[in-house]
Amino acid sequence: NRKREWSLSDFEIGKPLGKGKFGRVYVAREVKSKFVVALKVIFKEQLEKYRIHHQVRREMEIQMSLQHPNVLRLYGWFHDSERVFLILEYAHNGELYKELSKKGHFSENQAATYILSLTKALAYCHQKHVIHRDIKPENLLLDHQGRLKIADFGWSVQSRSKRHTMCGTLDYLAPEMVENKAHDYAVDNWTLGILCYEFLYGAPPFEAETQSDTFKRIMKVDLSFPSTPFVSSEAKHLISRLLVKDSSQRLSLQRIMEHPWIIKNANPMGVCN
Ligand SMILES: Cc1cc(Nc2nc(/C=C/c3ccccc3)nc3cc(N4CCN(C)CC4)ccc23)n[nH]1
Repeated sequence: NRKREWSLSDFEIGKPLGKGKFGRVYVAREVKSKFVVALKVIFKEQLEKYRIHHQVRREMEIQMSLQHPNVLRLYGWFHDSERVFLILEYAHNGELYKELSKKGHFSENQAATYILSLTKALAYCHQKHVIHRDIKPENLLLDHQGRLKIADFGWSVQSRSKRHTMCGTLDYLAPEMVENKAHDYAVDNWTLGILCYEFLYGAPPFEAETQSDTFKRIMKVDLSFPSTPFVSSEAKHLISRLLVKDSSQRLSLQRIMEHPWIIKNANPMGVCN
């Protein structure tokens, strides 16, 4: 049904779910099939004003091409004279960060299950040369089974494989060029370390009063673990192997999936109630 042209009359619009920077998201139902979706509405004048039509187009191309249980689906899109509509998968249990702030912090089982789901989703995205670059609790949703879904690909980029520009050989690429390529991918690994810490302690590791203080703490990797009984040493080990300044030294996605803390605590089906 992706070929067919959608239009607003195909949907009954429900309650607004949230308001993003460039538009609102509503729950909606496709009239014929009664299928429930989320409809993201972006005003064309906003696209012009902020000059983000290429970014929105890229988000759409990327998300249309991704099909993974932990990546929110983009089923299709349409537009009218003044708006663009994205037909998105509906995640019935809402925003993960609201669950985190409600609970204060997650159990090791819940945190490990979410980190495993994120790692699998990122491994899939990286294999498709997609780097999200903006994984944060606000961009994570929960489906009806409590399974994590990465949403909002507004900031992800298709990684430019520089190799093609040098006709296949790496011999001529300066180390920082190659390193830069590796670095791009590993930025998501760093973020997994941040999220793992935040899931277990309820706040990100380098939080500070001001932006510049946070920046200083990140650059110093000023990492400390509050002494609490409910965070195991294996969890701290995993976090310390991800929050590493040298991106080439961060634990790979594959090694995260095999880490003892993940093996011991994560539910492989991604569900944990
Ligand atoms: C794209 C999408 C959203 C979505 N589902 C939901 N999004 C948002 C909040 C969305 C939002 C959007 C833009 C900016 C800020 C928030 N809030 C939701 C809240 C929900 N409920 C029902 C379940 N309750 C536990 C919490 C409130 C359910 C689904 C939600 N599925 N697919």
